Amino acid sequence: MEAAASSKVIHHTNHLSASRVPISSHKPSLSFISTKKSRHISQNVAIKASSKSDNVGKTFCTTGVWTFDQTVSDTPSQLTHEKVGVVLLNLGGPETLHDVQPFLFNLFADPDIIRLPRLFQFLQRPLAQLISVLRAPKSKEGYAAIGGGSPLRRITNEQAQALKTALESKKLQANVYVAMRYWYPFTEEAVHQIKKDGITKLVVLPLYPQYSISTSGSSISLLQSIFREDSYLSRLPVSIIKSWYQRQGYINSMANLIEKELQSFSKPEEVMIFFSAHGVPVTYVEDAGDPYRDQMEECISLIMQELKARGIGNNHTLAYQSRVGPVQWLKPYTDKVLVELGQKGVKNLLAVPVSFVSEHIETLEEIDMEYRELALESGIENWGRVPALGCTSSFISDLADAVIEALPLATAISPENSTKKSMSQESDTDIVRYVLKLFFGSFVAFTFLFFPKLISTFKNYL
Ligand SMILES: C=CC1=C(C)c2cc3[nH]c(cc4nc(cc5[nH]c(cc1n2)c(C)c5CCC(=O)O)C(CCC(=O)O)=C4C)c(C)c3C=C
Ligand SMILES: [Fe+2]
Repeated sequence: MEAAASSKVIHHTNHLSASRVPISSHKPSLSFISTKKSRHISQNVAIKASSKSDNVGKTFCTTGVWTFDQTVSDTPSQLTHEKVGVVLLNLGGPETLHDVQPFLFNLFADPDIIRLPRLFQFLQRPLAQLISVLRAPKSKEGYAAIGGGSPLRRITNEQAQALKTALESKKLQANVYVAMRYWYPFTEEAVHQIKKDGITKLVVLPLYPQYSISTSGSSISLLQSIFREDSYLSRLPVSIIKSWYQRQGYINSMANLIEKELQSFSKPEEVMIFFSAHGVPVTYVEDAGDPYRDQMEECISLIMQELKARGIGNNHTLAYQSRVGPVQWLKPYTDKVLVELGQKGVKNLLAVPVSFVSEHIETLEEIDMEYRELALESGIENWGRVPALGCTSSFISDLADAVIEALPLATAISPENSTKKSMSQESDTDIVRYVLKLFFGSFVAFTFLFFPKLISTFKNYL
């Protein structure tokens, strides 16, 4: 855990270092599936299998990450002796323009964001430094346009408070923690507080409806590595909600927002509903088995079914935004589709951000400013945008239900297997690293210039 914390750029003074607390009496009761590859593959299999059945209203729990003892069945009233915690996983965002470059460094230093070939992983941090410095001016412009920083910390704190209140109204007392991946409050700080508070059951809830290796996957991996290293945390019963895009409460809440926003057009039935999702590089889906695109398509189809059931039969389309650099990201691209729709004579368009549940730079700057302007220039006359869910009460209430449903499935990580495995992996990695550094260390610049795959990975983030 300390290693994870120290590998980040930390500016503020409010970062807490981890401290050890007494080992709890929980018995380890499950197996832990440790390799990254198997995690991604089994996630994909789980999604594919369940999408055949009626999965509306259910939540995908931790298939392939932590396994559960499915026979346990606590209800809120049986949990009075427990100290329940819920940890909300989110991305984090720079709070001032000064934070932008170190925030970008943390993002690009994440091996789930820049996926270097194994041989080149020792270049992760130098590359992150280089890319973050080069990208910072462009990112700063975006953050300056939305008031000088990201609203993510404030909104996530509000969601945490709203979730706590919703859980209380459903008779579950719980502490709700915010764990950001790339900025304050960092995951390590949340974990420190969870230990300090003596939490005895934990639900992990990523604030991304759909699972991607680059978002929920990355945050969950970090939590796993912290928990594995710690005798208390590795015995703590934990339940992870990996994705929840198919829950009926979420689908209804999205449909409510769309239905309401359609009324602001003079001819609501003529409006094109334009879902705009954050993209990922296409290799994530096609090579690494990221279920993100499948989940996104299923999510859109469920929202449209719900609207249809309400008598709303508008045309709709899905496109992907926010690509970085020239490599292929998921298609079609939002900017291209907007231009095409304008050329085809679409006059009324309602943009629906669908991969994230709070306002952030990509809704406030990219959609509301850049895409709006592009759409109007392309012939679209009436533009609208659905707000992010934020603290919408039906949505928060559904998240509370998801937590309550996940709680009985909580079970501890088995530290033994995973620790042994990671230790032997580590010593292999050390030898490989040593040899690599010895032979290639002084030729980094040469290597960088002459390996095309590395160059394309690098270009991807500028
Ligand atoms: C589902 C949501 C998201 C996915 C998938 C995702 C993948 C992804 N993102 C980058 C690079 C950047 N993302 C940045 C900001 C950012 N990303 C998300 C969400 C997803 N990212 C959010 C909510 C935010 C904004 C946070 C905020 O401050 O409001 C940035 C920084 C901004 C910028 O410079 O554009 C970068 C860079 C990659 C490479 C990636 C998949 C591999
Ligand atoms: Fe992003």
